Amino acid sequence: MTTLAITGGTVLLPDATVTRADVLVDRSAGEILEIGDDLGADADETLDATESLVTPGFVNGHCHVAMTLLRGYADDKALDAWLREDIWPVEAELTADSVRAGTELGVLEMIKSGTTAFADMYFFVPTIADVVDEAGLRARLGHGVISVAKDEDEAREDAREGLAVAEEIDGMADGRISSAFMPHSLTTVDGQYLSEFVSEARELGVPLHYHANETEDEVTPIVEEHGVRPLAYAAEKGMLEPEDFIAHGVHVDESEIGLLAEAGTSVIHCPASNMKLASGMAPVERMREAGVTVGLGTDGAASNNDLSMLDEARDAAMLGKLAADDASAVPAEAVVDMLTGATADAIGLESGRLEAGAPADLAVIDLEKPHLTPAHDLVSHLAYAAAAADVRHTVCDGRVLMRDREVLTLDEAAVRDRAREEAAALVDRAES
Ligand SMILES: N[C@@H](CCSC[C@H]1O[C@@H](n2cnc3c(=O)[nH]cnc32)[C@H](O)[C@@H]1O)C(=O)O
Ligand SMILES: [Zn+2]
Repeated sequence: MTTLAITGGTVLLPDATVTRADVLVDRSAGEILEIGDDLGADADETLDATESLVTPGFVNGHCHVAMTLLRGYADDKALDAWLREDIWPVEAELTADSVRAGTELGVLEMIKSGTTAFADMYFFVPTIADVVDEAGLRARLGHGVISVAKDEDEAREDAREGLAVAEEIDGMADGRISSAFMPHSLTTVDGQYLSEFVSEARELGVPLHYHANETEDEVTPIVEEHGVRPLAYAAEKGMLEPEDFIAHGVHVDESEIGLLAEAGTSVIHCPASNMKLASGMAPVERMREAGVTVGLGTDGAASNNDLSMLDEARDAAMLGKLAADDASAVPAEAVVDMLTGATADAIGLESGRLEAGAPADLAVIDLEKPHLTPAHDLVSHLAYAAAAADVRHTVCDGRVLMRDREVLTLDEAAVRDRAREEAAALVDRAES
């Protein structure tokens, strides 16, 4: 066994209290061995955490990571027009190389902002898995299945690819990679394919992840066609199980919140994307009160426009209060849970908590900053004041991915160069 010690810091514990302690990690098992005093002396590797907060690595519950290539390409539009007029035409020109470049850029940004695990729906998933493996992160990945604008053969082929990918990548990278079956949404995948393929996903034993109730425009056609609310329709299709997690859940009514609570299906709240596309305000406080596990995600960088979970946490708190018309709604402690353990639970990972036996996924935040002074309450600082650039070190599965802001698993300058080149070539292809 070789060990890593994170020494001299203040550690955020699962009960949302903080304590002065060292963290000792078994690097080979990728697990936390102990949290306590003076654990650094015999460690094989040490990370300095003085004047710093050691937190669980942040968990991004919903992303399209390679969309970093489209950051700033099309802004200031509502979801449906944005997807159909701007995003989908460019995505039609994606290649494995462009997805590799966009994913490298995205995971670089994640590591630099303290994220150690994420869930992702996109194209060329084996390529994404490859990058995640090399970069050292943890992820639950899936191929986004769409049937609109496809004939029956193409739609079936897309769904089959979704299943095949889920089977192929599950357990890769020493188990750091897991998978899910990911129909894009309840309106972009026709009901006949949901009926056909959801049961096959169950046989594979993988969870489902899909966009649901993101905009009013997604609710109305389902109510008109099927006579029930979208999540009642999802339940009829067998798509609300405890391991499943939906993205957004903005326009959910009380009956749907009840369905989620009863089924144990989680919701990934994406406040920045919801605000930017003017999709609406998710009833986060009401869902939490009903016992729904609410996690947090950035969505793709083209609708955010960054992948920082600390930004997302602050947005979740702010928007949650506004939505509830109550300043005590979505308090700091809830937001910090959404940043870490709640999202890990939602997407079915063991990380998100610093305790003996847990995965050694953590971030170290530099507190020697004007905007983090004084430190009355570190949970408050994490929810409201800390920013991506305050992250000093990032560790996933016991491996140091970033030390003193230097990313060790990716060549940052080369990743930026490749992303610039691939983004330019992609847009050229789409616009020529
Ligand atoms: N195989 C599918 C790919 C779907 S990947 C997932 C898709 O979700 C899109 N996307 C990104 N953000 C959002 C959002 O907020 N709501 C719905 N879709 C989104 C993204 O651009 C991508 O096209 C196909 O043939 O088109
Ligand atoms: Zn999305």
